[in-house]
Amino acid sequence: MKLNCGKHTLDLSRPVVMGILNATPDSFSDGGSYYAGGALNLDLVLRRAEQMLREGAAIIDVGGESTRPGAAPVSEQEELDRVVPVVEAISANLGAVISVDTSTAAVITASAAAGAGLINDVRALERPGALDAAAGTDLPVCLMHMQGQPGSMQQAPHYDDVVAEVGAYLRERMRTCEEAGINRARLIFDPGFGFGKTDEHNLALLRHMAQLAPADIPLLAGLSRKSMIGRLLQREVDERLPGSLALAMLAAQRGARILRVHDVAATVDVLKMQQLVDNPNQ
Ligand SMILES: Cn1c(SCC(=O)Nc2ccccc2)nc2c(=O)[nH]c(N)nc21
Repeated sequence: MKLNCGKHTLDLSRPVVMGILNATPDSFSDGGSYYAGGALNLDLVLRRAEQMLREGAAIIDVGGESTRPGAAPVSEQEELDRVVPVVEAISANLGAVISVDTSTAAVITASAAAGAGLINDVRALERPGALDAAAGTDLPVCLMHMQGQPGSMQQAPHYDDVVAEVGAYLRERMRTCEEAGINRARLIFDPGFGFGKTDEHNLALLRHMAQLAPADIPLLAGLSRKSMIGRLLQREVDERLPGSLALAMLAAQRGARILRVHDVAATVDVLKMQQLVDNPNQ
């Protein structure tokens, strides 16, 4: 299973790690803020990206719009100003697959031109123009399921059958992508843990994740440090490493090929052990 990510090829025959680089001023989740003094500090960004690559990340995920419940909406220009310089700097200085976490058509187009190798859209290309913008880039696209909108999605999530409904949504988005000229070989499916789901929904999706995607479509799982770990283990965001590592391994055992995480080195070690035990001959 290989993905053509611009000038890089991503080999997904084994699970890989996507390191999170938060280019938003409120990077509460990964601690590192790159906005010392109000302006984006590209030197800090590059150092963090370099560290994650050294630790074994195969992909660096760059996002400029926080999806935290209650986060202020970001203008298109603001998102461009946050994301494009970071993509350019990493692309020019470090050889890595850069995924751009955006739902905005202009950011998709500009990021691809700046060297991004993967489009990571938590809204599965539903925003106006996003589908055509993605089609025009030739890049792989991660389609993630979200029920509702970030501001209200966690108020009362409800499904009759969460696994069936999430799977059906992703397959419907795949059909739409194919009709827009995005070949299914460019697609990644993602259940969207924590995006309009209760803990029971999240656990059911993890248990049955393999059912969500056809065999030829890789799965991405984003579980790292998320609130479900906080609630289930009663842990603050900076005490969620054990829970995050456990879920990363469980997700890899259930078919996830890309793990989106804050703690790259630890997750790389966990996945190496999982591969040695579960796939001895590879
Ligand atoms: C951009 N993005 C996000 S941001 C949410 C987050 O990390 N929250 C969070 C992080 C740390 C603590 C609490 C919450 N989650 C996903 C995901 O699950 N899949 C894909 N594809 N992209 C994603």
